[in-house]
Amino acid sequence: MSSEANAVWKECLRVIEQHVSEQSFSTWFKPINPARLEGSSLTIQVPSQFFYEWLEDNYVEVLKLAIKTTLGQNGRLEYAVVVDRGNSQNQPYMVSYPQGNAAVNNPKKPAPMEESRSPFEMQSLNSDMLLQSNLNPNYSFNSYIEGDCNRLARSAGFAVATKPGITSFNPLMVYGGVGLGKTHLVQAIGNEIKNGPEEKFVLYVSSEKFVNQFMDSIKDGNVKSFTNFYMQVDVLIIDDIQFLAGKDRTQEMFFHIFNHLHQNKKQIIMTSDCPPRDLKGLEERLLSRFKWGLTADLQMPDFETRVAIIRRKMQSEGIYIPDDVIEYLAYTVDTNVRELEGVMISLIAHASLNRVEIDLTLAKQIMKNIVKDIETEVGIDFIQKTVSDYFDIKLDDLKAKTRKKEIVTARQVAMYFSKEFTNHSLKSIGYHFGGRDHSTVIHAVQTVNDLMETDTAFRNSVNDLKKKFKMRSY
Ligand SMILES: Nc1ncnc2c1ncn2[C@@H]1O[C@H](COP(=O)(O)OP(=O)(O)OP(=O)(O)O)[C@@H](O)[C@H]1O
Repeated sequence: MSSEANAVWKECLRVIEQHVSEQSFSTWFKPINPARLEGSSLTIQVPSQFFYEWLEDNYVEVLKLAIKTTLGQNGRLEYAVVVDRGNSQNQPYMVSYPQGNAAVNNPKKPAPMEESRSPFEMQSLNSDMLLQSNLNPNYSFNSYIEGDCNRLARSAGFAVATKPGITSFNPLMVYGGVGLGKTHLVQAIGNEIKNGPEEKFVLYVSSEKFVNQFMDSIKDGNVKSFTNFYMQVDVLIIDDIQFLAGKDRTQEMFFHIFNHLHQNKKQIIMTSDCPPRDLKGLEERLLSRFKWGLTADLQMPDFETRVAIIRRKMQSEGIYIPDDVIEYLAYTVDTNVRELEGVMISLIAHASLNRVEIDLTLAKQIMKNIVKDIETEVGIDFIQKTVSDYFDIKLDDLKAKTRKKEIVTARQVAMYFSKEFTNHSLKSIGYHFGGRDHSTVIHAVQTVNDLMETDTAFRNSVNDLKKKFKMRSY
């Protein structure tokens, strides 16, 4: 190792140290040896292909910064990878950056190195490395709002976090639609364990990354390292498992890793966009294992939970927004939490760029830009659709002559709101409900008012609906 290379790498380490945690620093940077310096190109020697990829995936920006700070704009970094025993070429080889867009190319042609270290084996992972986990610290239980939509999954997750591998929730499978908080919840479990009293190797990985790592390990002849690495994990969190569909070799590998971890009482946590029974393209033996533990779903949060999510988010950003705006957003965005957050971010950005207060007018303007066909007027059509959805009856029945009790009630409610929220005359309202006359509408309004006084459940339903219409008619 040249003393020049040594000095440059020392400088780099000084920069890196300021940008990564102490743990990451000792795990991922201390094991690196500077190999040589040629002009403004520094070659560093890393213990394995896997190690190199990890650096690339997680620390490329900080490495670039360190090299540029130390060697100037033309600074280059080259890697020398010490070959695993499994690699038939049995020689170190080199990859370098910057190439093209300063990204590191995948090593294709091994080039000999003068120096080589003893082959790195995954079994020799040190305890620092065991703490590396890919977890986002912002995803905690504290920031994960509880509601009916996620109660089971959240409490099972908490039980797992308290006793990983020991409860009967192994594996824990969390499923739900896009943007409903699967990743947040499983990472919260991971963070809780990581911050707990016992030192555990918690690893979060997306299924896509898992597949890619596996493919690369086949290509590079280090499948053994890959497997060993995953078999050492105490808590494996694997996101979007549906991505393994149709990838038979990866499924087989995952099957072995799963069995090994499960037998050794290690915790496995998975997410999926659908329940195990609907996962197509996954081997039966895997699916049956997924059902060993607990499967819990996430639903779209209800209105109150959405309000709480917005409040928490705004609080964490240190931003105040009035209650009517919060309610408006919670009512209007009922698709998923990610979209809700998107709207909040747009609102904050808009207000701060234009130096205006966040109020209902701004919120409505933003919503119009985001959801192009948003209708802000409350019309009879909208009322009819909303009421029939709410009472789970057919829209056509609402407008027809049917005399079934639940349909009559829903129809009267829709008439009542048409009178309250639109400018239509009684005659016109009657016309929209299958050509009834104005006295029928008057009777409907009277009946709804009476029922609201005597029937609590009915009153709650009407108030629920009223909120929806009020939001639109602001
Ligand atoms: N109950 C909740 N409390 C607070 N924030 C939440 C909640 N549910 C979801 N979120 C937030 O919504 C956003 C989307 O959640 P997340 O990425 O976890 O969804 P996902 O289900 O994994 O999505 P995908 O299907 O795209 O993988 C995140 O910013 C997350 O913090």
